[in-house]
Amino acid sequence: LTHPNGPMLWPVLGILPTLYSNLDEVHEWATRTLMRCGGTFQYHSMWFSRSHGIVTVDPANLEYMLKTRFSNFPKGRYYRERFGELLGDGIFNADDATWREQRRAATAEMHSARFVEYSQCTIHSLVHMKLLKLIDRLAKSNQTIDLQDVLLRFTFDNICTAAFGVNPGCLTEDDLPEVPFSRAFEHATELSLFRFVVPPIVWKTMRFLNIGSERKLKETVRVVHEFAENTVSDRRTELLKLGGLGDRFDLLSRLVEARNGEGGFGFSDKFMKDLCISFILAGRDTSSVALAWFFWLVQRHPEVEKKILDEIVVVLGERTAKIESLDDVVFTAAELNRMDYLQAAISETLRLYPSVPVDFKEAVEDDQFPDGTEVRSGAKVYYVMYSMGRMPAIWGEDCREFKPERWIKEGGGGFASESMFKYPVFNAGPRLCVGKKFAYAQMKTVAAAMLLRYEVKVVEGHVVAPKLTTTLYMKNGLVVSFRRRSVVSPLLS
Ligand code: HEM
Repeated sequence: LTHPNGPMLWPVLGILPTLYSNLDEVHEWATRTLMRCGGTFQYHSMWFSRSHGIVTVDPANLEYMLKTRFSNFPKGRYYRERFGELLGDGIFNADDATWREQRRAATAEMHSARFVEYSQCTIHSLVHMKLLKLIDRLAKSNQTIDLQDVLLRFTFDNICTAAFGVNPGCLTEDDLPEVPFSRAFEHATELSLFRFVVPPIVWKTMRFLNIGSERKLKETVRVVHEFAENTVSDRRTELLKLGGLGDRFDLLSRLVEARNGEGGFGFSDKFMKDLCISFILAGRDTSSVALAWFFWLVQRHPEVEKKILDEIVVVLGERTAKIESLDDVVFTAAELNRMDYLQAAISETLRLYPSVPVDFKEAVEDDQFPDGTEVRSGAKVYYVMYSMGRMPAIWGEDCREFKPERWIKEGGGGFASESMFKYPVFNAGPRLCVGKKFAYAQMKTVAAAMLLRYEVKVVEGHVVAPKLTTTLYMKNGLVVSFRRRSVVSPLLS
């Protein structure tokens, strides 16, 4: 049953004309419509596609779908088909047993002390040896740069190092080179996403004829897969030659070394290749776009920037050893953990600008949501993180304001976490983002290291707006300049 205040559904074409006429600001349109409907509405698409579904921001519905009735709401065939070439059976694309096995392997490894330590080292070395050196050069020569592009390069190198133990070198201290693997990955993702916006008959015919975007997709996927296959087989060879990979702590090396009960190899090459590619897709752009929005919001809210700096000064003040020079400051994991206000500012950024603004599941059987909405088998259920952060019913009347304080416990002590169904920015339930801890460590390290040393100034007149893709990029990037800070100098001996 459609909602009386829901979007206009046209004969034959369903929701499509309404959607296309609001495409420029589709996130805001969805937010307004969801508010009018009390959080949930139904839609249908063109009659011959038989595509229908539900759009919801109701936390109770989300809990029901993502946890209580998890097995009735998989990613589904629709998603898998479109990402099939690039992701194969990788964790991001898989359901049921295929998903479960990878989830188990990935969580065990990601949460192990040695991976946490290794990933911290990779983050630090990229931040201090590459990112800060590049920024320092730009600050000295008073040059501007697209910070989003720099951050995208940083996280791509970082996730490849964590997943494969290979740094593709997208970010160097004095250059932003074209890296074929990174380019191919970016194109393969965009071309896979294109399949979501054209009717299946179009892209399937193009695939059959091997023309246009489908031919390009095939070529870019080949580059990505060749890189992954070669890396997996090189690592196997290395293991056979050396008898162990004891000094390698990346995800792939751990998987290559894992053995099954009979002492043979635990995971097939395809399993490892698919898992690593999914990891790159999941961990590539999400934290960089979040950081771009963070720097933009912080510059617009000097009072927040001041509080972040005050907190950094307090944390550094607890060091017993004197700080000789700002350049030498490398934050430890324990110090970053104590930066609750920084954590709050990043969480608040993601509340308003979630890196994954919308996601969906596909219902297997007929069902009913807690708010009474009937769910028919085959329905797609979209949940809109972008709109959730802007719902007064969920976050209060000040929901559109950037207020990190809402994440600080009453009385000022410590970070107050939220229900993951009210804040599903990292997804929720059994498919909660595997990289959440990694992402926070990465974002906090970059934010603290940069803000301690530089003022980040968005170039006057630069227009900041979201891009309409499944990752919330800034459409025009974030062009900034950097100025060396002097504000924290009292800390120096
Ligand atoms: C701000 C940063 C990040 C955000 C907002 C974020 C958000 C998400 C979301 C919404 C999902 C669910 C996607 C879906 O099921 O359709 C997800 C899944 C996932 N994320 Fe993240 N992510 C972030 C960073 C990372 C990083 C850095 C990594 C890797 C180190 C990572 C690895 C994964 C993996 C492997 C999954 C799939 C989990 C599964 O399906 O069981 N994420 N993430």
